[in-house]
Amino acid sequence: MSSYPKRAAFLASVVSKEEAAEALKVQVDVIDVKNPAEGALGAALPETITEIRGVVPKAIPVSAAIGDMPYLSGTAALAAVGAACAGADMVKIGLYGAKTSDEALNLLCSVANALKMYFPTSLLVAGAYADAQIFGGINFLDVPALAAKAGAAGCLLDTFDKSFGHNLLEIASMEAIGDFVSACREWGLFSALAGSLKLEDVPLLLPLRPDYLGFRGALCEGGRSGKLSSRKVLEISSLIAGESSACCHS
Ligand SMILES: O=C[C@H](O)COP(=O)(O)O
Repeated sequence: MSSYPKRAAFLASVVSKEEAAEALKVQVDVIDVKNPAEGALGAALPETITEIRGVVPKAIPVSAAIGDMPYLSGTAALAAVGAACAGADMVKIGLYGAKTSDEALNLLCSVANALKMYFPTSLLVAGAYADAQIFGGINFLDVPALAAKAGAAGCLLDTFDKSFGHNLLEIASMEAIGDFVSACREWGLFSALAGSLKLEDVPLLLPLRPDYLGFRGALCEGGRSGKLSSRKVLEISSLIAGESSACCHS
């Protein structure tokens, strides 16, 4: 897959093969496997990743979160290898436990090296949190440089707190989100934006030219722990496709 989609790509987070099939009724660019019960970047069981990979056409990448990761490099590296072995083309790690840039770099290098050794075609995505200050994590604007140094392919900006009123645009300024996207581009990484994004956020974020926009809560009936609805997937998909062509061909 190309690291740089021509338009913003649509990433839909699912919890099961049934939800993946529901999402695939609509145009989706990446199927993301996540377990919301285990956190913002909660990891699914390996068999869930394999089942989902089994129903997703080969042309569509599958990404998998491996957790809001403590600062445990061995645990992180092994989880990443497990996710790739289970079928993930992209492995997303949440930089939760790393409290300094050195710790984040160590964590990312351990994971990147393990993937390179066992699954060299799998892409590493460093997950930064816009609200990292609530748990003493590192500033999200520091993550692109660290991710690039470690050999990651991309960087995700997400939110840790998924409660009401904590979506990405309520936590970070448009300027800071734009700086994150630009930093990713400058470091040769793809950028992904997420964080309880809503339909109305799409036209605000697309002009920043992120490579991916990721959604879970907005695709579900009853929030991110609810059930994915193809009707909601279609709403977001159409909006991304329409707005992308409007903002990219002007
Ligand atoms: O990677 C994207 C996330 O799954 C976004 O989840 P959320 O929209 O519930 O914050």
